[in-house]
Amino acid sequence: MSEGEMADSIKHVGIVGAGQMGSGIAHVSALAGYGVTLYDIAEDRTSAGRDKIAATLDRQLASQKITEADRDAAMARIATTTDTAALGTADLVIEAATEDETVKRKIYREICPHLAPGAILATNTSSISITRLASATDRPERFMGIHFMNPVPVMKLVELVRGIATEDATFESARHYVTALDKTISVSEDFPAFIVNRILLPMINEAIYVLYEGVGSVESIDTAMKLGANHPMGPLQLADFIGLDTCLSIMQVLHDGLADSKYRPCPLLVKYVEAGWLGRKAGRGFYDYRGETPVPTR
Ligand SMILES: CC(=O)CC(=O)SCCNC(=O)CCNC(=O)[C@H](O)C(C)(C)COP(=O)(O)OP(=O)(O)OC[C@H]1O[C@@H](n2cnc3c(N)ncnc32)[C@H](O)[C@@H]1OP(=O)(O)O
Ligand SMILES: NC(=O)C1=CN([C@@H]2O[C@H](COP(=O)(O)OP(=O)(O)OC[C@H]3O[C@@H](n4cnc5c(N)ncnc54)[C@H](OP(=O)(O)O)[C@@H]3O)[C@@H](O)[C@H]2O)C=CC1
Repeated sequence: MSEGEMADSIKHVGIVGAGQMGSGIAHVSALAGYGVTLYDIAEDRTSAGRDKIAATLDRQLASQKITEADRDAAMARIATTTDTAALGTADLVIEAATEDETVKRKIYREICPHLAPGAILATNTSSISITRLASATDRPERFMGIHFMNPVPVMKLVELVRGIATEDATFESARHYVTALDKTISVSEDFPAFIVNRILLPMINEAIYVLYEGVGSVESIDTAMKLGANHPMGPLQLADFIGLDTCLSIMQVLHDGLADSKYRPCPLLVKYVEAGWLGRKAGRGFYDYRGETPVPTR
């Protein structure tokens, strides 16, 4: 097979984890014409992922970004499963499970025996070393980071990250796939949290310190950054949107990986995660989302 044919050989995408990112990746892949198998451990997760995809496709239809035929064809391309063996038909599998190295390693151990021998395995990790994750698979040369941004259907950027063993053919196949999704690529070296989160998460963590130290309330911090720096969301609103567990994991990876106290996770972030106040997905974080409009929790 030539390099060009190799790059073009992805037809079916398997996705592990049907949370906000996994369902978003399934959404854009199906809209671009790829067959999709969306896997999660429990059926309520896969059906919630499917419902979210349907709702977002409906929004895109209502704003005339897609046609009814696009929506129906995309939904018809998505199969959901709780059986790892179903990932065997995929040419590319993207792991988008919880940001926890132990969880990801366990997933690779479970799924690798079921994957097609030539399949590429990628991770959507926000921060963890691609080289280290690759070493937990049976295919480090066909493993890399394909890091989408949230919300996937809206955000244009995808970071591509090679591990030490990633082959050029793997990288080119990933580049071809991401380009077919009409996304823009930024290539990052394999350092903790790559480019976007190396810059974004310390800003979010600092905003939480500003709250912790009583410099400002949730509302004043978010208003300050929305209107004073023209950010689409305030940093605390964005932290809730990303998920406070994910934010904390990224800060821990930065702190451990770069051994610099400037990355110390704010104790208030730790407290929120310990309380299970994980942000929008849990109904409560720096805002309480259980009523009609979000209400600051401090
Ligand atoms: C942690 C990591 O590893 C990396 C990361 O992803 S970091 C996070 C990166 N993401 C960001 O920084 C997002 C910052 N926020 C924003 O850009 C915007 O607030 C936003 C795009 C999310 C919403 O935009 P908005 O103008 O405030 O809201 P709204 O008018 O409702 O939405 C704009 C469009 O986005 C769509 N949209 C909004 N939220 C969406 C979601 N969760 N899923 C899918 N589509 C969504 C809407 O349907 C709307 O589309 P149309 O134009 O077709 O109507
Ligand atoms: N949130 C964000 O803004 C972004 C996140 N990312 C990265 O994407 C990945 C997913 O994040 P996100 O979608 O936000 O997280 P979510 O918490 O929304 O989703 C994670 C999903 O993975 C599931 N899961 C947990 N363990 C397993 C397993 N063993 N096998 C299969 N599925 C499992 C979870 O199930 P359960 O809930 O039952 O545990 C959940 O459905 C993380 O690596 C994160 O860092 C990347 C870019 C942006």
